[in-house]
Amino acid sequence: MSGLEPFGARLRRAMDERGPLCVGIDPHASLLAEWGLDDDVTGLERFSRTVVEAVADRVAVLKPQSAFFERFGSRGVAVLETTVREARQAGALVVMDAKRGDIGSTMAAYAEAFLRKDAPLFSDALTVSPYLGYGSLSPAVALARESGTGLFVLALTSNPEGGEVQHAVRQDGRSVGATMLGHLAVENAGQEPLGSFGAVVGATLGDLSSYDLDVNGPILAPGIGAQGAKAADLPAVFGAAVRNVVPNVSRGVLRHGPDAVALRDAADRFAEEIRAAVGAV
Ligand SMILES: O=C(O)c1cc(=O)[nH]c(=O)n1[C@@H]1O[C@H](COP(=O)(O)O)[C@@H](O)[C@H]1O
Repeated sequence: MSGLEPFGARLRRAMDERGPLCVGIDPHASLLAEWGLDDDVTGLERFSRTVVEAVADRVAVLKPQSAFFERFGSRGVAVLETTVREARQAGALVVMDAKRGDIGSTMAAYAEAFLRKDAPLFSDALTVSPYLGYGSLSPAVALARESGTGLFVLALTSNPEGGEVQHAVRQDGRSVGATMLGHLAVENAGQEPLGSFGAVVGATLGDLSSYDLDVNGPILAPGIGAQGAKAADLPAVFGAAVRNVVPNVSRGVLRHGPDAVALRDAADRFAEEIRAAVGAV
């Protein structure tokens, strides 16, 4: 299988051209209601298409959250397929937020569902959970290398409950979260201009200077907007790694719908705040 150019290189270029903002497509039932849509497949389709049409031509990354589509069964998944295809056609990279993680042989099937070139849900990258052991992800790492796609590995998540696992300290004195970052640094070693194996690190976590965030890969940073973090926090949280940060905003943008211009303006405002905080792109 001949793959695409590596995800890390494609992402770096998109971030340089468009700025690093990732807009999440999270069709919460409450947002469907706010937009005057029914909580059904028609509402889901309308919501997702509106977001894609409003912002896919201007942001580097769109991140559909699979759960909100799976909620509607196979017809919801069909909408997800269309959403991914149309977002990619409009020039955005798509990170599928499905947070998959399983024993290695099953992980291979999850990877095929999202990262194999001819899969109906083929995406540029996939969020994955390493908490069955980082090594369990190796089939996904292998397929991502082959197909020019990427992974975002949950390292230090934005939710307060994550600490009981991720801050736990191992026998070697390193925390579990730091260990995941270490694995990613090895995965991305020597990759130019940026590796394809990213970390998920919440923008909500405050000072992370005790962690080595220099993984030579992208850092997906959710938490801006609805979870309370601000674009202006990014340099203090991420330090020198901030230039590889892909900040995600979902509800903070989506609550401005259903008007496409208002959605676009909201995305532009976050993009501008990020640019001001992080420096020129
Ligand atoms: O992997 C993620 O995207 C993710 C990781 C994490 O640590 N925290 C987190 O909020 N997310 C996702 O990022 C999005 C955040 O949405 P908002 O809080 O509405 O901006 C949701 O889709 C979450 O599932």
